[in-house]
Amino acid sequence: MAASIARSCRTVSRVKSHIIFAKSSYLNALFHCSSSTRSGLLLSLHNRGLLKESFPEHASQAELPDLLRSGPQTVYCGFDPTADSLHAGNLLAIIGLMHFRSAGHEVIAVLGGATAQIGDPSGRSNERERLSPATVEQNARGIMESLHRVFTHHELHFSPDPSRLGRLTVLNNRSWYKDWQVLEFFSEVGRCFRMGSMLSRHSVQSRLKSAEGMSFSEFSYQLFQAFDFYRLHQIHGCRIQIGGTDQLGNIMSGHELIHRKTGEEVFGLTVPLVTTSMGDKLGKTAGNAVWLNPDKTSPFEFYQYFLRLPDNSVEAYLKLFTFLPLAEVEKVMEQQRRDPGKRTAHKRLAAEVTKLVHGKEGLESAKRCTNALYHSSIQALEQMSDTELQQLFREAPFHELFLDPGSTVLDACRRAQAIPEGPRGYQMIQDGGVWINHQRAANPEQVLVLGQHILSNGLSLIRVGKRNFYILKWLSM
Ligand SMILES: N[C@@H](Cc1ccc(O)cc1)C(=O)O
Repeated sequence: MAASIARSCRTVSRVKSHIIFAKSSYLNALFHCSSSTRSGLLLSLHNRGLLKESFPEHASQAELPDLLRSGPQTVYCGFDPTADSLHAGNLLAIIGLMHFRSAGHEVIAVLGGATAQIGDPSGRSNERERLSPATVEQNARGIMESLHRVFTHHELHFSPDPSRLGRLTVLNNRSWYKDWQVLEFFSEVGRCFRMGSMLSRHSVQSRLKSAEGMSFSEFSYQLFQAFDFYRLHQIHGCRIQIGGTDQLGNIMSGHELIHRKTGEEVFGLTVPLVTTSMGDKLGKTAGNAVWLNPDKTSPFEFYQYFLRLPDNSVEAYLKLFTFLPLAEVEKVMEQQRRDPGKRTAHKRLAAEVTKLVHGKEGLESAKRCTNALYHSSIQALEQMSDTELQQLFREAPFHELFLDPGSTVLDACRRAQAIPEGPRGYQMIQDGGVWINHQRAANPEQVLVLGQHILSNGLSLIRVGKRNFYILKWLSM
């Protein structure tokens, strides 16, 4: 069976692009040793859409499957702390690492405490602002937290047998650059690089053509990432680096350095840069990033982001961002096609990714907030903890007020600035356009009633029209 699939893929490969060629090789790898999880890994990553390119192209198709079959390998991916949290766009590389870990390979996440100070020009049309060492250090703590949280949730919720997971190590590349003298570095490492190949990198070429050009620091970035790979290769036996597609040039520089210094072959794999069918970069809503740390993007907002993805992105996302077997993805998609209104696939996607990033509690909290705000659940509203309320408050304007005796529905709406001033606002309530705690409040003069307009946790949720929410928290004197 596998042989015939492989044969038919090879036939197609002669006429189509290299990705199909890659497919035939991965299928070959599977065919040679279909019983081992390790060797099936590349095929599985490929089938999920997680592999974009492999480097060096030919060697990675022939030798990499052999290498993976030969025993546990060490794989690394780096993250520069240019912000104080990772974001949804970083998730694919992390998920790539997780797949390797689940197949028993050792995984290293490198925090770029040193490289963040240089600033990677890859995929950027202008130079990053310089970050002070103190900012980078603070950011590194936030990124550490992101990594720690997602890897822990992966272990807890997505690893049937955690004892079989490969080891995870997190390193900061500052630890090996802090002792280098600049002259030593350039005379020892710099001389291993050729200007021709450094200049040929896409990140360099595109910037040289731009009006802004490129600073020497940015140009030198590839030296540092290359040296990281070399060092990890020397000390940890690391032979595979994963990164986004924009990282291919830096990975190639590492390959060149290691090859020149040791004569050994190493490999690079890139994960795709995901955009929604609307063309938005994944993890951006209206230009804002969807962060992995809950103090920046709450579990509720995170869940909502995945819930609202366009319909025609959801199948690809289920394959990329969840660990559901592909047969299960197919089942979910079938349910979705039968009854699109139920949004089964979106709900499953949002639940799986939220559980990975925010754990079971984060997912429950996201669902509670969703029920309270969008599914008219008074019970959910009443059960909300203070932090959950704060999450809701980020979605809706929030006012804390002292309750004057005799306050009316109109007073509450005015103080929440939910209705226009004057008779128009009064009329809006009378016309039935205002709900308090999910019940229509059509009498502006009605005095607020505890247990109805004001919940036991001191909360009033005002809704005007379909989606305009305002939250009042009544303080007792
Ligand atoms: N350059 C990578 C981060 C990185 C840093 C150090 C490395 O060794 C590898 C990767 C990025 O910007 O995404």
